[in-house]
Amino acid sequence: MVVRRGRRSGVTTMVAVHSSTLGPAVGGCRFKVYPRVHDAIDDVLRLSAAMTRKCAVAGLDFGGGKSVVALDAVPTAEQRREILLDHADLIESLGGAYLAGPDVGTGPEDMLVLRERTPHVFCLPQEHGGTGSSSGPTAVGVLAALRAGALAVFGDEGMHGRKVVISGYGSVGAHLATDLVQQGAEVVVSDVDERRLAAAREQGLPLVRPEEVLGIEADVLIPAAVGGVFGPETEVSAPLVVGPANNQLTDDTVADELSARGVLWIPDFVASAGGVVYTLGREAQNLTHEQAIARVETLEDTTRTILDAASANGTTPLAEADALAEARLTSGAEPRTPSPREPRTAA
Ligand SMILES: NC(=O)c1ccc[n+]([C@@H]2O[C@H](COP(=O)([O-])OP(=O)(O)OC[C@H]3O[C@@H](n4cnc5c(N)ncnc54)[C@H](O)[C@@H]3O)[C@@H](O)[C@H]2O)c1
Repeated sequence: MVVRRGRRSGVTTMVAVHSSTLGPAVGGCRFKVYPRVHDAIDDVLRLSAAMTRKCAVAGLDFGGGKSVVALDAVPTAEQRREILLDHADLIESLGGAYLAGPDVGTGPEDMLVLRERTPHVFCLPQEHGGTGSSSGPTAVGVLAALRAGALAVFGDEGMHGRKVVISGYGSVGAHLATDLVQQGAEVVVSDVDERRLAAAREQGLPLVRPEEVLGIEADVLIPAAVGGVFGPETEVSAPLVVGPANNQLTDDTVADELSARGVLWIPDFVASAGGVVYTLGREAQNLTHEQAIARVETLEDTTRTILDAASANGTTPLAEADALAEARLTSGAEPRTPSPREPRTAA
């Protein structure tokens, strides 16, 4: 891990490379206000470890990394650019060991700024040769994992007539809501941002307050907002939990407690892998849109394999997903490392 104070901005930014066993480390760049730099360090370490598991389980030849811009206040537009250029210098100094994409607080336009100083960036805007926002493919992956989960819990993967609560009506949450409504689900959403609530109202979606999300009677709960949602004492009403938010559990033992209470929790690093599978498929492996989406859809089979193993072995999906990741990381297979290449114009 490298932590550096930017020479232009004076802001501390950091990169963690958790694993390069399967290939160069990939992960998003988080741009966020933290109470203390130590909180940012905790975040970058935990998130980079989650990326290792995500890439390994999804069959990607990439390792886990993450970068964080540890803000103490929201910057102006000019400061933001200087901070990003400083951060790009840090990424460049690692010589390709870490490839950055968007994460909470950053988007494809910010990747364009990073690109001014380093080629080790993905998810540029489509008009600049990248694949842009990965939230659509991430939602496709969540829906694939949801089908496997629904089959396990309800004996039927169909969502027609099922009540689904989506916590976080952001980019991924909105994609999920639209798709699930189309499938005939009764979708209820929650958010803390008034603008997002207004957008949900415009779509005719019923709203629920954030503090009610866990207790509401529903078939499925989709955490699509922030991490750390489930702790040792958290009661969850829905029998199936699957969503894109990273690091949903306060620690791994919570998976056992959820399981003991009859809640099927699909590991976040499995359910949220669609974005990275799609983006790297397109940008590093030259897949077409259709081929990359087909690869995202295979997360349904991966999830089913994990759930079947958990059921057969009397373990949790987290234990089985970890075992799958570990098997890949220790298989000794020569990683097929696709070299990062110049972005090309998306079809
Ligand atoms: N976008 C992707 O491709 C992708 C990929 C993997 C993982 N994820 C993770 O999935 C989650 C959602 O991603 P996104 O791109 O939609 O982010 P986003 O920022 O667009 O949306 C998150 C939404 O959650 C809301 N929110 C914040 N705190 C909340 C709370 N306590 N209760 C309810 N709502 C709350 C925010 O107001 C926002 O509207 C994030 O945790 C992200 O790290 C996203």
